[in-house]
Amino acid sequence: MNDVKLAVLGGEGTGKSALTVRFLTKRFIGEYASNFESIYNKHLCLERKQLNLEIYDPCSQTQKAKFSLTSELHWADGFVIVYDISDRSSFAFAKALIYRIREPQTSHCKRAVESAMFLVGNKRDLCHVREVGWEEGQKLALDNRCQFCELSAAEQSLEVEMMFIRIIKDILINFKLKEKRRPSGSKSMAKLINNVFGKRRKSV
Ligand SMILES: Nc1nc2c(ncn2[C@@H]2O[C@H](COP(=O)(O)OP(=O)(O)OP(=O)(O)O)[C@@H](O)[C@H]2O)c(=O)[nH]1
Repeated sequence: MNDVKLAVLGGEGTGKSALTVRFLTKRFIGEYASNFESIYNKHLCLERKQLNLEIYDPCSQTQKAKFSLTSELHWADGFVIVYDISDRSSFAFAKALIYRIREPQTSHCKRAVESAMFLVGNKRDLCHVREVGWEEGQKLALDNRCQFCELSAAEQSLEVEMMFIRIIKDILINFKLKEKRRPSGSKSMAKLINNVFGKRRKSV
C-alpha cells in the first residue's frame, strides 16, 4: 500500500478546510473550527493501487507563526496551495508559499524529484467581487511548475474531487520517478567493481 501525504496550505479563510471536507465527504458545511490543525485519513483505490491518503489541514494561526514550513516540507509528498479569488492578499500569500516550496535549498532537501503542487483559486462563486484574474493564477502556476484551477468548494463537488485526484496522480508519478532514479543494490555494486577494476586494467 502506498502512503500519500498531502498538505493543504494557504491564507486564512481561503477555504482549505472547506475543500478538504468537500473532498472527503462531498459536503460543504460552511463553518469549520479553525483553531486547530488536523490530519485526515482516507483509503483510496486509484489506478488499481490501494492508497493510504493523509491530508494535512493546518491552523492558520500556527501557519503564520511558523512560515518556515520546514516540517511540512519534509512531511508532504505534494501541496495544494489555496487562495481566495476575491481576496488579493491571499494571492500574495499563496505566491510566497509557492516560492518557499520551490526555492533551491528547499527543493534539494531530501527530494529526489520536485514536489507535486496544485494552485487553487477558490470561491469562484464570488467572481462578481473577484480581485485576482484567472490569467494571474494561471501565470503563477505555469512559472512555478504547478497545476492550476479555479473552483468553488461551496458549489462544485466534482471539480474539487478531480483536483485532488489529479494531484494524487502527480504524486504517484513522482514515486515512480524516484524509484527509477534509485539504483538497485546489485547494479550499483556492479558499477563500482567495473569502475575500480576496469580502470586498473586500462593502466597495465
Ligand atoms: N462563497 C464561498 N465561501 C467559501 C468557499 N469555501 C469556503 N468558504 C467560506 O470561507 C470561510 C473560510 O472557510 P474555511 O474552509 O474555514 O477556510 P480555511 O482556509 O480552512 O480557514 P482557516 O483555517 O481559518 O484559515 C467559511 O465561512 C466558508 O464557508 C467557497 O467556495 N465559496
